[in-house]
Amino acid sequence: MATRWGLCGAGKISHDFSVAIKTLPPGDHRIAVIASRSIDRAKDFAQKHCIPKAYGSYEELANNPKIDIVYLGMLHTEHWRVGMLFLKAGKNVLCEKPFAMNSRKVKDLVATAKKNHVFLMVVSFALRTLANSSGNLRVSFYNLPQHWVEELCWMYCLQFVLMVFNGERPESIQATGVLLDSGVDESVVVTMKFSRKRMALCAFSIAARLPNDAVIAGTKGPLKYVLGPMHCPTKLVVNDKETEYPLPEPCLPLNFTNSAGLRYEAGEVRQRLLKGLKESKQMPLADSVLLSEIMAEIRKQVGVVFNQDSQ
Ligand SMILES: NC(=O)C1=CN([C@@H]2O[C@H](COP(=O)(O)OP(=O)(O)OC[C@H]3O[C@@H](n4cnc5c(N)ncnc54)[C@H](OP(=O)(O)O)[C@@H]3O)[C@@H](O)[C@H]2O)C=CC1
Ligand SMILES: O=C1OC[C@@H](O)[C@@H](O)[C@@H]1O
Repeated sequence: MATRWGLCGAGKISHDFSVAIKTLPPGDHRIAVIASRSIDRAKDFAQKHCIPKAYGSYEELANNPKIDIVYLGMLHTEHWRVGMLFLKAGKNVLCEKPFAMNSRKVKDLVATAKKNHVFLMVVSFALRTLANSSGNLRVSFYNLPQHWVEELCWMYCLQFVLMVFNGERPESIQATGVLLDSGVDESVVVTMKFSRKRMALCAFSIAARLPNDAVIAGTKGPLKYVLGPMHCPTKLVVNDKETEYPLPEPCLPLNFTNSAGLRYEAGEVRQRLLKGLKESKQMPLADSVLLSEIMAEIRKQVGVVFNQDSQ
C-alpha cells in the first residue's frame, strides 16, 4: 500500500517535494492532502500537483486519520509550533530543515515525538559510506556560498560533519564570525576537533563568494570531494575517480537546485515506517539534537541571537 503523505504549507519547497515524490513509484507514495493557511492557495497547489484534497488550515490535516506522514514545508520559524501540533495529534512527521530555531525547541519536538510514539525526522542527505574509504580520516573542509546563512543553512555543513564523524560529539568548537548591523551572521569560520586527532573546518559567508564543496582528507591521501552544491550533490570524487549520481527529470520546473533529490528522504521515511520504526537511520534524532547543540554553541561564540531564544 502506498505511503499517504500530507503536505503542510503551499510554498516553494513543498512544490519541489511534491515533484520529487512523483519521481518515485506511484505504488509506493501518494500525496493525499495539501494544507495551507489559505484555502485558495491550497486549491491552486492541489490542482497544479493533482492532489485530491486541499485544506485551508493545518489543523484539518492534523485531524485527518488517513495520513501516514506529514511533510512540514513551512517557514522555519513555524517548524516548532506546527510540528508540535502534528506530533501531539499522533502524526508521523518529516520536517524541513532546520528542525527548529534553537536547541531547546528541537529537544521539545524530539521529546514530544517519543512521548506520542510517532516517527520524526529532519530532511537531510546521507554520504556516510564515503568517509570510511578515506583511511584514517584527518580533516574535512566545508563551505557554503552566500545568502544561505540566514536560513540556518550552515546546518548542511554541520550535518555533513556529523555524518563523516558518525555522530560523534566534537571535543572542541572554535567559531569566529562577523555580523551585519542587523545581527545576521555575515561570515563564520568554525573549527571542530574530534577524537583521534581528527578535525573539521567549515566556512559560511553571505559576503564572500565561496565554492560549495565538501572535502574529506585522510592519512591514505587523495582527497575525497563532494562536488558543489554539497548540500544536494550528484557527483563524488574518490581517489581521483568521479562518479555521478544523476537525478530523474522532474515533471514540473523546480524552485531549488537538485531538489528532485528530496525523493531519497521520502524513500527513507517509507522504509522506516514499513518497519514500524520511529526515526531515520540516516539522520537519527540524536544527531539532530547534537547538531542543534553545535549550532547553539557557534551562535553563542559569534553572537547571533534569535527572537525564539527568549520565547
Ligand atoms: N531542503 C532544501 O533543499 C530546502 C529547504 N528549504 C526550507 O523550507 C522551508 C520553506 O522554505 P520556502 O519553501 O522557500 O519558503 P516559502 O515562503 O516559499 O514557503 C513557506 C510557507 O510557509 C507557510 N507559512 C506558515 N507560516 C508562515 C509565516 N508566518 N510566514 C510565511 N509563511 C508561512 C506558508 O504556507 P501557507 O501560507 O500555504 O500555509 C508559506 O508558503 C524553510 O524552512 C527552508 O529552510 C527551503 C529551500 C530548500
Ligand atoms: O535549504 C536550502 O537549500 C539551499 C538554498 O536553496 C537555500 O535557500 C535553502 O534554504
